[in-house]
Amino acid sequence: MDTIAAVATPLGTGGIGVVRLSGPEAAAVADRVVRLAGGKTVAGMKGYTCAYGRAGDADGEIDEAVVTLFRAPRSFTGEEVVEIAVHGGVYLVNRLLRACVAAGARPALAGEFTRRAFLNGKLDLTQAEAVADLISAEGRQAARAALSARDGALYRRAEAAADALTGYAAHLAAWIDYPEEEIAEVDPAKLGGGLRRCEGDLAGLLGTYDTGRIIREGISAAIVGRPNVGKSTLMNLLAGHARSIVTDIAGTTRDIVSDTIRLGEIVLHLSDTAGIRGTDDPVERAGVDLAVGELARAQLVLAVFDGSDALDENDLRVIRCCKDAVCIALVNKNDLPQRLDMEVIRENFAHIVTLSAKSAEGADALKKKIEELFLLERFDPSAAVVANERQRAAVADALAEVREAADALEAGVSYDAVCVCIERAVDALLTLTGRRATQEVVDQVFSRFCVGK
Ligand SMILES: Nc1nc2c(c(=O)[nH]1)N(C=O)[C@@H](CNc1ccc(C(=O)N[C@@H](CCC(=O)O)C(=O)O)cc1)CN2
Ligand SMILES: Nc1nc2c(ncn2[C@@H]2O[C@H](COP(=O)(O)OP(=O)(O)OP(=O)(O)O)[C@@H](O)[C@H]2O)c(=O)[nH]1
Ligand SMILES: [Mg+2]
Repeated sequence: MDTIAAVATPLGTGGIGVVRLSGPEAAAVADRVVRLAGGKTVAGMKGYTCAYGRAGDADGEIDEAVVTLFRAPRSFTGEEVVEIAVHGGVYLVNRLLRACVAAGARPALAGEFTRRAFLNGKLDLTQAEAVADLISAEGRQAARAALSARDGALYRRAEAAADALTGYAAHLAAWIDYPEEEIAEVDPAKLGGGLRRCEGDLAGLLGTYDTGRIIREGISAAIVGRPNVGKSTLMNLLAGHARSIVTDIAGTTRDIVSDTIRLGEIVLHLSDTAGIRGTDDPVERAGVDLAVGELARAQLVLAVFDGSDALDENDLRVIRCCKDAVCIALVNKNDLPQRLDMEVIRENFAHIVTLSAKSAEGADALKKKIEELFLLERFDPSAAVVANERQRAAVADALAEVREAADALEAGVSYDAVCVCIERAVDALLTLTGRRATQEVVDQVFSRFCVGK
């Protein structure tokens, strides 16, 4: 492996900017770029120490610098790693990188540091993916879940399942291949129990995917309802500023107004929509069409009703549109005398919150309801979470094979066939961790990374 170099900090103005080197020549390259104070050399430094010096190139001095050394294998990549920190200016950092390249390093490819950590056995594929998830995390739970994965929560679950399954497969194979040897007889009840336990474990793991996704990516939520019920007022309340125009004229909102907000632990991608009603105005009708489309696409629909008014045919149309959606009925304007027929709302919606978008009363109840609906309260960010589509597919494959093995065993199908299923399940789990992943899988994982990571 050659020695690679990249800017490790964002390219912009900051307190410091860091160029990271990894590979057998890292210290030697650094010694060509930085002159340490007191005649010391980077090659002579102890691992996990830093030293002060001046960085320069053929044109002269670049900046003062601090050099940090990590000796192989005790580094992020498992190789010799040197970090050179200068003041965080775009010009300085770029020139420092050029100096390192002139001194013998090769510019790193996207994700190459983490790829090397994977190739050197410092982390498995799920941990490498967690590094990318840590960087892109936008909230406490997302970051916490990524850190658990970085620490190996998913890796350990996958390995434990693969180990158990490998044990079963080995026993079956030995029993099939060497019947005359003294191999303990396969006990179908015991094996079946083990396979079913493993099936339950993998099914549980697969179930973490949806919640994990909501935590990472947030929920798309459409605010719908007939005109004038207070949709835009609610939008502004949730957004915390005057995002949408509010007037007492029915048909105020036409285009979809979007904003991303944080409601406690949940990120909501909100869209405020035009009031749904029959209308001859072509502009308003276009808005109504957009609203109905948004309603159908959203993961969560907030259906707003005016509690101070009786239901009309437009409300009934909204109710019809909500039939197949995950929906919360919001009975708004509860600061006014109530005239809404709650019986109809109760018949049509499993989740109802009454509130006043104008006075903010009931906003907490709405937040609670959304958390409850998306099971976020029960989410344990320190547990293993299936964090992306690649992982989900691998766990689903493993689960299907284990289920098939258990079913085959119960149906009295040959041990050969059972063994094949178990081995396929093990394969899927080893693809998950990368212990037996194809080059394409590995490439796909690291294609998500930026240069310098
Ligand atoms: N300055 C700096 N900070 C950083 C990183 C970095 O590369 N440089 N990281 C970059 O991602 C993260 C930390 N990741 C790291 C992971 C492992 C090792 C490491 O040296 N591991 C050794 C020793 C572990 C130990 O003493 O227990 C090892 O695994 O043997 C270092 C950083 C976040 N902070
Ligand atoms: N008293 C009271 N008035 C409210 C409440 N929420 C909204 N309003 C009023 O209701 C009127 C309509 O509010 P908007 O938020 O514009 O209603 P909308 O549903 O967005 O209306 P369209 O965009 O026309 O579909 C405004 O005069 C608001 O001030 C509430 O909770 N209580
Ligand atoms: Mg509006």
